[in-house]
Amino acid sequence: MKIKTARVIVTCPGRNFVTLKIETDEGVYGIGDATLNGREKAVASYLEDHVAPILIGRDARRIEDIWQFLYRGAYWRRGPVTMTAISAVDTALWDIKAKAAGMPLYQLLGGASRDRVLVYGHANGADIEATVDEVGRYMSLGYKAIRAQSGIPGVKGAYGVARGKMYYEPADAAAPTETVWDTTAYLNFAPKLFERLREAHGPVIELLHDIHHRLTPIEAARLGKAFEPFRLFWMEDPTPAENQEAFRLIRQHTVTPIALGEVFNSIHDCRTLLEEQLIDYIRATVAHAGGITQLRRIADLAGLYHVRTGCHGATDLSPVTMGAALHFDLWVPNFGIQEYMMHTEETDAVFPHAYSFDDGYLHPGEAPGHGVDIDEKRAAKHPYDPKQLPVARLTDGSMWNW
Ligand SMILES: O=C(O)C(=O)C[C@H](O)[C@H](O)CO
Ligand SMILES: [Mg+2]
Repeated sequence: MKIKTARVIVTCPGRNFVTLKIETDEGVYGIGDATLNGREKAVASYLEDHVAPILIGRDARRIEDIWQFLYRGAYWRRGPVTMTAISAVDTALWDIKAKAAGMPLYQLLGGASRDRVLVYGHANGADIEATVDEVGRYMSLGYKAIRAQSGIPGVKGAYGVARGKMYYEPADAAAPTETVWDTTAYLNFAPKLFERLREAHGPVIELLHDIHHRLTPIEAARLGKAFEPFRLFWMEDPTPAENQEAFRLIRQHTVTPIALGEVFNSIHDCRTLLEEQLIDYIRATVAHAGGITQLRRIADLAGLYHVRTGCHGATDLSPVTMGAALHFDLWVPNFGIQEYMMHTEETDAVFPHAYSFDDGYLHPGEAPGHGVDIDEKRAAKHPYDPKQLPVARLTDGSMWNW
């Protein structure tokens, strides 16, 4: 089975997506998500100019060999652009192999380890009471786990708060929107949000929170301790993770579970974190961490240290990633939870898919492959629209972490 074509499709049904479509000489094709929010064209060019030409004629069945060929052959290993490109190729090849075998991808990986995939939704509001109400609405939709993010008095553009009831879309302008961050205001505010959420919704609902890289390790330790009476399912990205050892400090002070890794693109980004059990959930994804092939390696290493998966699933990861991730989630033995930010109807029309939501869980469906396709005619109607992610500055104007 030879690779005949490898095409990059850029589309913007409300937000930008980059998709790789690999067609074989046996008529079977597969697709992979190559979207890197705010840097989409870099990956599109990496694929079109440097990868697609050297894929043509290769055996589509040799997934591992092609992974190694692209990873080692790049010489300049790792990084979000390289690994998103490799992820897209890998995902497309797994899609092809499962279709050729006439089975859903999860069966090819080893079959189902569970009946359905627990997901968490995103509730947010302009203030505490609006967020409490939104969590209640998500509970009424059947969600068993809900991320809560709120506007913070005195903080312009607090992370995770949608403008109006629209889907939360942070990449909102061609040049980065400047937001302001005030750690003291946040540290005083966040515990009050979860105290109120527990008071309003009780002790059972799983509550998650994304700190989004905003704190120093000792501040994260303080907040983790303050969260303990409210039993969070996890606090996410408490501090930037280039320095994996920094999490030893947080771990010493709090039992609030930690989730990390949506920005990781290699097993080396999380090796110390996993081997020293410095985190509880690894958020690496199919789209950015080397596809199914490397994500399996990361999950297997994590499993040795009681760390569970919690794959990233924001709306800037296309339905292709959601579909492939759900097959992975159904199979992986040390599954934790899957993030699920619903895409818009406009996006779903471009990416018809087999996965479905029911009562707080998703299932990937039984279609051969990962069960997601791209409607090229519809995709062509939505031209690329340059957008960048925001930046954050402290109140004194210093650049900070968005
Ligand atoms: O979904 C999450 O947990 C995020 O942190 C969303 C990110 O801000 C988003 O994917 C960046 O493009
Ligand atoms: Mg996050």
